[in-house]
Amino acid sequence: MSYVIGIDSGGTHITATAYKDNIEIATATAGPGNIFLDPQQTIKNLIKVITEISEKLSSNTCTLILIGIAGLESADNPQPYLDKVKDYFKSLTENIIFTSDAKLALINGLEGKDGFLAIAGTGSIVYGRQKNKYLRAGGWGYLLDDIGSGYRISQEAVATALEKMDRGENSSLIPAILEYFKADNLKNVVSQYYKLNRTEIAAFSLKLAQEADRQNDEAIMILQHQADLLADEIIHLIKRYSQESISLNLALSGSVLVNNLIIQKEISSKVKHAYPTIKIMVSDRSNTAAVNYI
Ligand SMILES: Nc1ncnc2c1ncn2[C@@H]1O[C@H](COP(=O)(O)OP(=O)(O)OP(=O)(O)O)[C@@H](O)[C@H]1O
Repeated sequence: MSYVIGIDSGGTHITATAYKDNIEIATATAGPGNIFLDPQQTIKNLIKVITEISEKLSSNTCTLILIGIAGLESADNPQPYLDKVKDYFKSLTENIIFTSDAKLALINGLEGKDGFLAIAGTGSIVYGRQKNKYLRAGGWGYLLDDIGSGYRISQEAVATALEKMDRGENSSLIPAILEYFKADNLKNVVSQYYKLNRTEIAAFSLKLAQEADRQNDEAIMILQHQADLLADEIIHLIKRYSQESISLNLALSGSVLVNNLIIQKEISSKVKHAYPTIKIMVSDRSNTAAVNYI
């Protein structure tokens, strides 16, 4: 029996899934897999998940490993690291393909068809594919960009509360912020904030979403603002393609876009206003790119 492995190597975790005839037959997970941020750890985690799957399926033949790695396009000379994985598993299969996590998600979300893809998880990026012309927008990391992402939502929430404090105003976000950052006042939140890493800060976006569910208007406004920014990025990416015969499919992927209905609704209404015929779908399918890969 032969199988393929699809691997989504993301900022917070790696998920590997093995398929036989489109049916999932094994999975394995490991810690972070962003090759730009930590190449050594990424390779270690990739080796762990592939080993786990190949051991589970040891009596079968692996014909393809398709790995989508976060940070691949920004990484400085990632090739030696990728070669290490290829070399390590050369007896398992010679067919190991590396691509960016965005391209992998594009194949997943649009099932190999042309269209657009927005991903927002810890970070964010927008991708387009039309007749093999790939364009991207954003994805320049948390210091420069990542609009609509968990990180930017968290950052805007803390910055808004601090700004209000400076103006002598109160913020309804303070209790949630103090609880998450384990501080007794906003000034102490600042020192905590600089001690945490990007993923830890980004995880506060989930708490903010819970505040929004409790009808906290400030939380709702922050989610809508980040959604508006991401919608603009999507609209501008679509505009960069010649408008004749482009496929107006848009897939929304990544935990923020899959789980947050306020953000989904805001992006859908803004993008549909610009492109009324666009078809928007939410894609929580991960790793099936290996099945759709040709
Ligand atoms: N309902 C929600 N509202 C807001 N943020 C959310 C929600 N659900 C999850 N998140 C945020 O999504 C982020 C994790 O997303 P995901 O699991 O897609 O990340 P990742 O694949 O590790 O990151 P990346 O795709 O950027 O490399 C966390 O920051 C979390 O706080």
